[in-house]
Amino acid sequence: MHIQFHQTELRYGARVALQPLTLDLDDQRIGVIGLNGSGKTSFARLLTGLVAPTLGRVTLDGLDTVKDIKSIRQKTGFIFQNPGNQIILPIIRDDIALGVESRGLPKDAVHAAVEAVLSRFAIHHLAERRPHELSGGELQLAALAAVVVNQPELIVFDEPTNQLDLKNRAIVKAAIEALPEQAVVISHDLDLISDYGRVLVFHESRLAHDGPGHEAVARYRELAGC
Ligand SMILES: Nc1ncnc2c1ncn2[C@@H]1O[C@H](COP(=O)(O)OP(=O)(O)OP(=O)(O)O)[C@@H](O)[C@H]1O
Repeated sequence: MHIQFHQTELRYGARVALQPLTLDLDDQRIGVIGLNGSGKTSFARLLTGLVAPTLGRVTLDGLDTVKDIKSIRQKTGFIFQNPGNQIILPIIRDDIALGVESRGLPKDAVHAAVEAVLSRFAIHHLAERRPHELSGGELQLAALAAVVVNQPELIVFDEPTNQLDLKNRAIVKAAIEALPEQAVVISHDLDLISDYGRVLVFHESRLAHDGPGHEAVARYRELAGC
């Protein structure tokens, strides 16, 4: 999707979470890095219409994230920092089916869509399990399946490898790389985004750098002083 920020600002009361930002993005993979509190999550929430800008606007393929929120919700998916919290139903298969069912599809079509997504992420063995029985990496994949089944055009990940061991990081990294969908990935895991062609560096609520991954990581290290 063609993502545009038009002099977009976000404030929480007197606190500025994002200084006015004008930006055009249509890359398939977009990384977002920066220190804690630099504005990354605010950027992602604006992008998907989870919060409304206090000034300016955000558009995705020309759709306004406030005025056209219904279409924006259909076209975007968000994987939150703690994916366990976004799995609502007790059994993984039912949770994945929930989004498709809400589109009013017949039972057979729902079943086929769920099976397809379980195969796509190689998580058939998790289908009958409960979220608390899953590891962090498995939870990420289950949450991703529940988002992808709704056929979003853009998926936003908020720190998808947070608290994962090296093996699970590699699994989640590969799953994101293989997505045909456009993805915006917020991460403190620099290895995850360093190969991306486009990485945004936020610093003190401003966009401090916009460029290829390796260059962005170097700028981030400079800003962090390490
Ligand atoms: N709901 C809120 N109410 C008030 N201030 C907020 C709220 N959410 C974020 N902020 C503030 O906005 C600024 C940017 O926060 P944001 O969550 O976007 O940062 P971040 O880069 O995602 O941080 P982290 O890496 O710690 O997740 C911070 O100063 C933060 O304290």
